[in-house]
Amino acid sequence: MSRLLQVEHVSKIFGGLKAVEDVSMHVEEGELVALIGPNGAGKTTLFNALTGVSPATEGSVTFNGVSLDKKKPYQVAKMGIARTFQNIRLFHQLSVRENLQAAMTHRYKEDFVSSILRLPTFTKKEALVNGWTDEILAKLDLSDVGEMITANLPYGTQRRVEIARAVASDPKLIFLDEPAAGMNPEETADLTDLIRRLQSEFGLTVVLIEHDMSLVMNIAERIYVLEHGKLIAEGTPAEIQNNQAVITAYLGGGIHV
Ligand SMILES: Nc1ncnc2c1ncn2[C@@H]1O[C@H](COP(=O)(O)OP(=O)(O)OP(=O)(O)O)[C@@H](O)[C@H]1O
Repeated sequence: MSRLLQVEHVSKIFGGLKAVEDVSMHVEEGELVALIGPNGAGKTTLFNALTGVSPATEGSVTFNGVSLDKKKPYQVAKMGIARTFQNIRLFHQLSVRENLQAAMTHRYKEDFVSSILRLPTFTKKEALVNGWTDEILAKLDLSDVGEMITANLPYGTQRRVEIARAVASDPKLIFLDEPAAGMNPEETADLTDLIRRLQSEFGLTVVLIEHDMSLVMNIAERIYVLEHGKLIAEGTPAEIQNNQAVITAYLGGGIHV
């Protein structure tokens, strides 16, 4: 394994509030890591700092040996990091296929003239992009809904489309922000399987924020725990479930798996 993500002493301050304080963590290539913590602990703020959405106030982040400091979200995406959001952020009036293709634009060079004139270079590119799209739709069990308008799909399917769109950008690392939020047990079971496949079949490194502890304990290889912006624990699921600081943070009886 080689180190894919290195986070060193990252802090994020909003006015007087230290939402994230002196966090250092790392992710190895191919790992499936979870970031957990009570509401307001700073998890999404940390994701935002790592993906250029809202840069860190202090500290440094290195991805694949390259600094992410001052990188904009589109530059971060181009370097091989994709993410999903807590609230679904799809192009709701576009089809699933179009949503996926919107995420692929940095994988090929746009050429305005050849697209207007539909030159052979353009049609070749179009076939390539359609091929990539069909492959992802099939692998994520979305072929049946590829031509449907995203807004008309059930919630659990929209979440799956969001993950498919992240995969479409051809990342090395994927950040999932509460992927199981609002899902019913059946959808959560399907999602659990899908996240495992992102790692095993797609060869992706996965970092997820999740409140569903049975999902986290089921699939994470390593877990980081944030409380009030600070890391209070790191370890395997078994270690985290028995960590006194974590049990106290999840007040009143600890983590329920
Ligand atoms: N843009 C912002 N401006 C000011 N304060 C913010 C901003 N974003 C987040 N915060 C504050 O930072 C803290 C951490 O919020 P954050 O959303 O990162 O927590 P979280 O662990 O992701 O919570 P949850 O599990 O509820 O999603 C909270 O106190 C929140 O109110």
